[in-house]
Amino acid sequence: GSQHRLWPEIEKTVKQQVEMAKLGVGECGTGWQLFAEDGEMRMYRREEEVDGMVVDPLKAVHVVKGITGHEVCHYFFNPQYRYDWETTLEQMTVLETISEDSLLFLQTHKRIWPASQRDVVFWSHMRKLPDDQDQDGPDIWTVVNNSTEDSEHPANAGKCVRIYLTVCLMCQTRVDPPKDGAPISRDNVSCKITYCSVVNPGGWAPASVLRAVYKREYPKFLKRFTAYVKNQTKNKPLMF
Ligand SMILES: CCCc1ccc(-c2ccc(S(=O)(=O)CCO)cc2)cc1[C@H]1C[C@H]1c1ccccn1
Repeated sequence: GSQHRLWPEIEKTVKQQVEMAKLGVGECGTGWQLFAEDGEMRMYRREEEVDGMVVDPLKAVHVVKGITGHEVCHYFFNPQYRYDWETTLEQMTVLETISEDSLLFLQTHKRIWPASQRDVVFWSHMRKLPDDQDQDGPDIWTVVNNSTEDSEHPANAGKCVRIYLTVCLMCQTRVDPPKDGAPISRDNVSCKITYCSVVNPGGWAPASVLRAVYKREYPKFLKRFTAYVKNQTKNKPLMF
């Protein structure tokens, strides 16, 4: 709830991340380079290093027919589905239920040779927001994941190198109602997904290895995740 110690940080970070997700990549000179394309999916990155470590910000935009923003966020946020779509996940633990729309996670990811194995502690918050660019359109749904400390799980205490990340999944639903006034079906909806992530690998890992991993894993992740949502929702009523 709003009294939780993390609540102020959650509020601030969600607003900040949604505003950044809304910024296009089109503005020339913003340094975004297109590195992967697949149908409607476009993936961009900026090459950035912090203390000699690759932290390349990533921004992906994808348009998927037949699903809504609420559904995309529902399957991204809820832990019970994560092992179905997150292929690099080795272990996931919910450390704390902050509120019904905010969870604290510990995750260990599969080791990427030759780098050491990584783990991450992050809060995850799901929220519906009015779409200020389309007042009478459907709301925006978002999930923001942001690294945080947890006294029970100090960084680098075990075999894993602790990574730090900020992730924003922002979803804008589009409804094209049928001409004949029939009820809205999945054929009349689509979702514009903006996925932004910055991952600090926490400890040294070869830049070439990390960039190759991101180039391979991010397109695979977004394609697999959105296909998963389509498959999970195809015979279910629409969730707006
Ligand atoms: C050295 C860094 C290793 C590494 C640590 C962490 C992550 C990672 C963690 C969380 C999230 S998420 O979007 O919050 C979904 C919840 O799991 C995405 C990515 C990715 C990689 C690397 C393994 C690569 C990768 C990249 C993209 C997607 C999946 N995996």
